[in-house]
Amino acid sequence: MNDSQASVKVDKLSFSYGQRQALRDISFNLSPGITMLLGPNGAGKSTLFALLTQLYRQQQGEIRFADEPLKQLSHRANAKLGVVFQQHTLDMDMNVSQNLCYFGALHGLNASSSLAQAIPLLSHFGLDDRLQDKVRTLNTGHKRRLEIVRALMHSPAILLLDEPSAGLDPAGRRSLMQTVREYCAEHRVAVLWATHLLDEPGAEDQLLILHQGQLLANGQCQALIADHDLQDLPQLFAHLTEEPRP
Ligand SMILES: Nc1ncnc2c1ncn2[C@@H]1O[C@H](COP(=O)(O)OP(=O)(O)OP(=O)(O)O)[C@@H](O)[C@H]1O
Repeated sequence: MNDSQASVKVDKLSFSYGQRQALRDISFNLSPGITMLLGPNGAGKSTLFALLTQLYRQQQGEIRFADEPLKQLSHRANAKLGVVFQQHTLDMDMNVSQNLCYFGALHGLNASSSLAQAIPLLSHFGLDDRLQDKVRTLNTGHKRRLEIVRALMHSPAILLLDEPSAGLDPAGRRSLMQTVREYCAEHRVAVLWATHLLDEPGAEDQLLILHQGQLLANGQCQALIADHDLQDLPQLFAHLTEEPRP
């Protein structure tokens, strides 16, 4: 993957639902590797995802993928983007292979191309022996992994994961994160990983802290903690979110 393809620039993005402002003047960049988007319930994470995936029309500000305005890319953005939303969208009564081929068809891939793309991914995500199994028989962690495989099948440069570890136990969360981290480092994919869990961002991860629609921090996690003369992320989060803001 060419690094210039794996780039997202968000500039002064704001969004309101009627009178309720959900995002306020948000700016950040994504480049290859994981950027953690940390925010409690209602912070604006899903609204941001809806704008990045064009489910919602932009109101103010700009989003660029690989330096092209998203508004101009329109449906071509789908080729650049892989997405896993919070809600599961797998067909439980189809098997793994059928789910992947169905999704591949949406991206113009025939069944054999879909499987050729999917098999190395299934192997990386530890699902290579599950092709013929009904999705309903997979555990929660494996269903999540399958959703990520599906999102990566068309080799997107940008991967958006909205709380991908929801419902997983701590070991499952760590293992999923490690697997995504390795894949994206090797393939130079820019990942935005939304979470409300303070133990998910790693010390060296890029971190965005979103709270009540405002971006309160943007930088490497351990550098942000050191800049504020604090010990850890829970302290940083409390410090930033408890401070009075204009
Ligand atoms: N359809 C909507 N109509 C009105 N207000 C909305 C709508 N969707 C979200 N909001 C409000 O916008 C703000 C941001 O919500 P959003 O769902 O983007 O946050 P979130 O960080 O994804 O939260 P969660 O972790 O609970 O999913 C909240 O105040 C929420 O109540």
